[in-house]
Amino acid sequence: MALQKTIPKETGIDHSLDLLREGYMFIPNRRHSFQQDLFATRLLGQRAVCMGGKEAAEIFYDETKFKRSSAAPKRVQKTLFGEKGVQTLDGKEHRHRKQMFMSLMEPEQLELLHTITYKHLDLMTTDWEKESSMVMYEEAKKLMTRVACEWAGIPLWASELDKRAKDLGTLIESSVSMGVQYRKGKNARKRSENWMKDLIAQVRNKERNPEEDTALYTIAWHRDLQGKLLEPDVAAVELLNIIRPIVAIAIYISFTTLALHQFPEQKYKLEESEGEYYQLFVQEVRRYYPFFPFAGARVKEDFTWRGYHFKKGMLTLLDLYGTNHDVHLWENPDKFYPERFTDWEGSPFDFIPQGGGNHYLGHRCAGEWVTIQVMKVVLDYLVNRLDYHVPLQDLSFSMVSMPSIPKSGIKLSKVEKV
Ligand code: HEM
Repeated sequence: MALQKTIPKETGIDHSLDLLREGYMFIPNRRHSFQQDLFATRLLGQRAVCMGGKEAAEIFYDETKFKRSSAAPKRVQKTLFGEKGVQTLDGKEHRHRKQMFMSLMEPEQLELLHTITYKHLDLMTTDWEKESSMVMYEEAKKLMTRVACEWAGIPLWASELDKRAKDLGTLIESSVSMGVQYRKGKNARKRSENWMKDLIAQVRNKERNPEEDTALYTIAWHRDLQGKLLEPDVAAVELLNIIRPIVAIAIYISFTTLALHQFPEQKYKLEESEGEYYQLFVQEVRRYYPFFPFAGARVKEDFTWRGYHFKKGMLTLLDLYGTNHDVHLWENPDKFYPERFTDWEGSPFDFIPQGGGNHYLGHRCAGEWVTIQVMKVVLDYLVNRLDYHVPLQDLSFSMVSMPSIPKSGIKLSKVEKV
């Protein structure tokens, strides 16, 4: 019989404060000091196992071993995710709901997204040209609110743009917050869900007729495994599960702008490229900069992995940031080097900024292709169609606040189309 090993464990009553203090580096720091891919700790008053690396990701995305129901803290559900959404489902019910999301990610819809993103970017640039300066993160949130709404079939009046973009931004920014910021996040979710609920009701009452391939239509008329339409509040959460993360791409747009500035030699390579380098650059932005620190699940049934016992119900966190920076998987992981993706084999478990595994069968991000598409359009625009200056500012970003956003928001001046 194989020898049962004890998962290395950090001492202490609870390490939630350390998690807040160390942010993205909480799991990588301990993986490093234990010299192991996994360790046990206590978070939010309960025992938790943290793990990282390719093999850990492979086991974490094995549906027979982990489940998602009751894994996400209520706090995160009340701001970022919403309640009873696809993130909290398991098994057949999850797969059926996930198919609804993935049906929106066909090549034609991604092509349409390209066109819409380019159109709004070009329109907004005309405004930026008139200003002495602009802050990329703030503008990108508005850009992505316009893009998300048009792509999803949601009407958006010019007069409501600022209000909606602000609420959607608050949902993203307050995902790991406390006190006033947490309350702001909860209120922004309430307003945003009510907005979505009204739209769903209008479609079901036939007062509004969005195109059939839009998210608004698809989610309003989606039927569950029992053949029933989704409850209005659940449909609202799922529609927001499309809109909110599209607006969150504003963070990657800001990091893309930062990377072009921090690594000026890259701009030359992009200008010279026929297009392939854009894909490599975007992948490297998603690998290099911090976004989601980890994903959480609970052990479905007792099992043993590498001689370690995983007990039913135990909270388990997979180190997304640390896996993307794992020295065993990436050479010089702290170097910004897009060429590394030329020879990357495309494993679904070593490069996991938006989760790992299979998009259709597991919990991997439904919007990964949307994210890449939008980032490529914006990158191409920044490199080939825009002249701008990056004035002196604090270009740092935190490795503690989650999600991390460049501190200055990336201020640009003298913006001009070329
Ligand atoms: C802005 C960049 C984005 C990042 C960093 C990101 C990251 C993630 C991560 C880490 C997960 C969880 C994976 C897991 O639980 O194992 C996830 C799930 C999800 N994402 Fe994204 N995402 C992004 C953009 C998007 C976009 C644009 C959409 C929609 C158009 C989207 C829709 C979803 C949905 C629906 C899920 C839940 C999937 C499921 O539980 O099956 N995300 N995302």
